[in-house]
Amino acid sequence: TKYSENRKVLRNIDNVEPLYDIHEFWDSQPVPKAYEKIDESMYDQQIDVPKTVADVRPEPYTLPPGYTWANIDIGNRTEAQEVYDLLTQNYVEDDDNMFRFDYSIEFLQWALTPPGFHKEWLFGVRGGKKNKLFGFISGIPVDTKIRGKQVTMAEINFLCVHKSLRTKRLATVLIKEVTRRVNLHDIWQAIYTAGVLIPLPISKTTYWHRSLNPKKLVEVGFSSLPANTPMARYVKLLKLPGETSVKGLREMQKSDVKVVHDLLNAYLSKFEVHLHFTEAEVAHFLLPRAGVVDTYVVENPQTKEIKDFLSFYHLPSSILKHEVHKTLRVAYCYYNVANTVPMEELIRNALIIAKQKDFDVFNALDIMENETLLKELKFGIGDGNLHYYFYNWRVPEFKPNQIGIVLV
Ligand SMILES: CCCCCCCCCCCCCC(=O)SCCNC(=O)CCNC(=O)[C@H](O)C(C)(C)COP(=O)(O)OP(=O)(O)OC[C@H]1O[C@@H](n2cnc3c(N)ncnc32)[C@H](O)[C@@H]1OP(=O)(O)O
Ligand SMILES: CNCCCN(C)c1ncc(F)c(N2CC(C(=O)NCc3cnc4ccccn34)C2)n1
Repeated sequence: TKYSENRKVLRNIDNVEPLYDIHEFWDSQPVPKAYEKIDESMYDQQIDVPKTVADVRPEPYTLPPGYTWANIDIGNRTEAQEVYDLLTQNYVEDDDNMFRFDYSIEFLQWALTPPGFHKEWLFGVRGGKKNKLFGFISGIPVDTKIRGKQVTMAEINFLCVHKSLRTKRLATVLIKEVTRRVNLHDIWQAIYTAGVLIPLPISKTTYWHRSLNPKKLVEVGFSSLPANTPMARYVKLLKLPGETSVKGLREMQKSDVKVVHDLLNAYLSKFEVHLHFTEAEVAHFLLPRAGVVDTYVVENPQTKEIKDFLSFYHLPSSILKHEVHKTLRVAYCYYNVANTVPMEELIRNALIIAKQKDFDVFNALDIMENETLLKELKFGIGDGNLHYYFYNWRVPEFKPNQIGIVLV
């Protein structure tokens, strides 16, 4: 393509560093190029030439000899265990290899079986004598709203290649195969996030952390004691009330689905980029599940009306190099709507509940309205970024507070 020709030109100027990072795979994909001229008239439309399902390659992509494609029935405990085993040993680690995400089986089953999910969008690569799972990638259908335009997409997540098979371009084959399987459903766009910088983020967001168990966080190296601050003082600084302060706060239940659905969609429509949820999706993603997701509504004691809710999901991390502590218990800020309660008080109550449930730290991105309350609630900025991406859809870069989507 002309892009790869351009790139060769960029690269062929002798002993001059290419102006832009070379991406053998991504420069061949319908994503914006780092070097292309911004043309506003090109926004809010797809990048690729329009294609139909008839144009899609009917057979799966070719794998290296000895490897085969395998659909994963994540609802089947044995197969979910195989995905868990692959991820718990080979999924995302921090830059210092001190922690690794430890998504539970129940969490994976929750995240990957929303209403209307497609079984063939959950698959991996098997190989070896025991037909072991060496790679995985997932897609679920989402209804995205971008600057007022509705675009049906696939939300891609949990891309993982076993450490023993890295840098063999297997990831690119997994990505092309999930693209093919999504295209067969006449869907041509996707949304995904990654800590790595590849062409081309639609937004660059930042991690923040609120310590709940500062002593453990310092012991395991997640946090460091601020200068001239003894541990006792640090603990005192971060102490939270033992009880919540919002009157009428209670766990969400089935009968709340309709009102939470209306509150969530109304609130999210404030953001340039957000998802539209059906009632069934709200029931699936927000009804409390032990060890997976917690949602609390605020029921006005007088009127019995519900106008606010908070939620967070559970994603522990394995602590890789500590003889005593093996798991970091982490709560992640999910969707929160505050109409009658100040957002700051609502999230403070989320922190109090998380502490009551023995979480060690509460993580949040600076998306939606979060940045307005991170400092006041004593969050510390993290050292990582989470970049949001669209596949095959061009938009201007958004500020984090224009993003209304949380990917787990
Ligand atoms: C219409 C529907 C479309 C559906 C698809 C939409 C796109 C979905 C895209 C995926 C969304 C995933 C969302 C999440 O799950 S983000 C979490 C990703 N998973 C991990 O970080 C777990 C630990 N790491 C690994 O398992 C491996 O290192 C992975 C599998 C990540 C790469 O394996 P490996 O290290 O063995 O590399 P390779 O030699 O096979 O391939 C190298 C190529 O891969 C590009 N690469 C590396 N990391 C990522 C990444 N996180 N997103 C996109 N691309 C990535 C890289 O730039 C290079 O391309 P280029 O720079 O040469 O061009
Ligand atoms: C779709 N996929 C991304 C999911 C969203 N995600 C994972 C996420 N949303 C908000 C965050 F604020 C956040 N984090 C703060 C960072 C952090 O805690 N860094 C230290 C650390 C502890 N454990 C690990 C494991 C791997 C990497 C870094 N680790 C990661 N992550």
